[in-house]
Amino acid sequence: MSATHPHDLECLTIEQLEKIAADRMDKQTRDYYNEGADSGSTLAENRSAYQKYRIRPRVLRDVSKIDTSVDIFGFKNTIPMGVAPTAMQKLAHQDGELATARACREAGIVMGLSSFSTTSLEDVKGVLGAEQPGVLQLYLFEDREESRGLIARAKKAGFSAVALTVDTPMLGRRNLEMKNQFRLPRHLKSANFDRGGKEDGVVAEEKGDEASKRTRDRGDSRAGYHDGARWVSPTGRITFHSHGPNPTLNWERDIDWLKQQCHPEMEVWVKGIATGEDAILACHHGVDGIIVSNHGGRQLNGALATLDALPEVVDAVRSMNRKMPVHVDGGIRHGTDVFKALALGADFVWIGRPVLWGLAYKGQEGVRLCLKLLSDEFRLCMGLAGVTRVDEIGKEYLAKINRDGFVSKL
Ligand SMILES: Cc1cc2nc3c(=O)[nH]c(=O)nc-3n(C[C@H](O)[C@H](O)[C@H](O)COP(=O)(O)O)c2cc1C
Ligand SMILES: CCCCCCC(=O)C(=O)O
Repeated sequence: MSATHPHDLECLTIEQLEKIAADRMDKQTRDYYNEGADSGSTLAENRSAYQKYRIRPRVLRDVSKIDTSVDIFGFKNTIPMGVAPTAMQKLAHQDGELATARACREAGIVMGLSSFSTTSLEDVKGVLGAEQPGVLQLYLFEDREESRGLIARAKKAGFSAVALTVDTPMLGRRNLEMKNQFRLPRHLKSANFDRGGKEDGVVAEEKGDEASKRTRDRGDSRAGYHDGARWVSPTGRITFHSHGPNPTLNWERDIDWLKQQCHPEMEVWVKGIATGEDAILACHHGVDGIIVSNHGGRQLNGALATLDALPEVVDAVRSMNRKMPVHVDGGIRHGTDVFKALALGADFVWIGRPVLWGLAYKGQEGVRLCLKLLSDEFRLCMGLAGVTRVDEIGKEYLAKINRDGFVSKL
């Protein structure tokens, strides 16, 4: 990941990438990708939380050989960082998820794929190949058959895990998404659910089942956009607006069901844990891993920044004496952020928007650049902090800046 490249001089930080990408996206896409829910305070705090910590570097420790790699799903990932699942990547670039998969493969980095990708899970896994792990992000639909089919396909394609998103019982209030009446353009499709022709998107509503009745009662439709009060334009297609949110999800029924569908071939992770209490429940219900996430600030505005939620989740999992991995996402824009998250107890981090900005910038090449910037920065941070292996990173490397400006060791 350290070879220099001509494009590197054009864009040397993720902040620069964000700015360049903003100019390359149409307004609908830029707003959809970049906004958070409501006032966007959680979106902003996901980033600013990292400023509350400073690194305590150690010196005179031979750092001539640094190993940034970690093991994940039996794969030697080049850095403790993966690409978070984000929907509809062809909005950013015509090659969409395939470009991301190619860049992940090139960089030796695990890829998360959204259920609502614009490329099918089979095609993405085809690019990743047998070695490179893929994680399918799952929205568990009220129509179980649809989800059962998707899980079976992921298993067959060789995904290592599913990550059930649990912070979307309802869709967060995204003002620009509403204002723009955001929807997938006609030339793109939710590729995992598109069957083509007449059968395309035939869903339970047309079969008149109970789940659909509940969906109608909630005021949702089966496709389209939100007009501020309800979902509009019932076409019968499966869209993220119509099928993503599922208010019926619960620990008892759904996690056990999911484990039955996935194990032993695929692990079951939950994405969207933000409290110690839920981390303990995740342990009790035998999930294989947790991702501390607030959906990039797109769901519950006013929720804790993920870095602030991380310590209580880590403590809770440790209190259970279970070796369950704890990952975190949200607001990670620097290699030093990766280091800080690990020092606070995360085993691994995931990045969302920066990858989309890379895609918008230059497709595969832009994602490659994004991953390289963060990887190079992380390696440098390790060296300058006096660490040569990822498992050496602990809270002794951090100090916290309190509100009053005082610095305290952790
Ligand atoms: C445009 C966009 C689409 C997303 N789509 C999904 C999705 O389909 N499923 C999901 O679980 N999370 C989704 N996320 C959330 C990401 O997986 C991740 O939690 C978040 O982006 C991390 O924060 P960051 O963007 O600050 O890195 C999406 C995020 C964005 C910005
Ligand atoms: C919460 C319903 C599904 C949304 C799918 C895309 C997504 O996660 C996003 O944040 O946007």
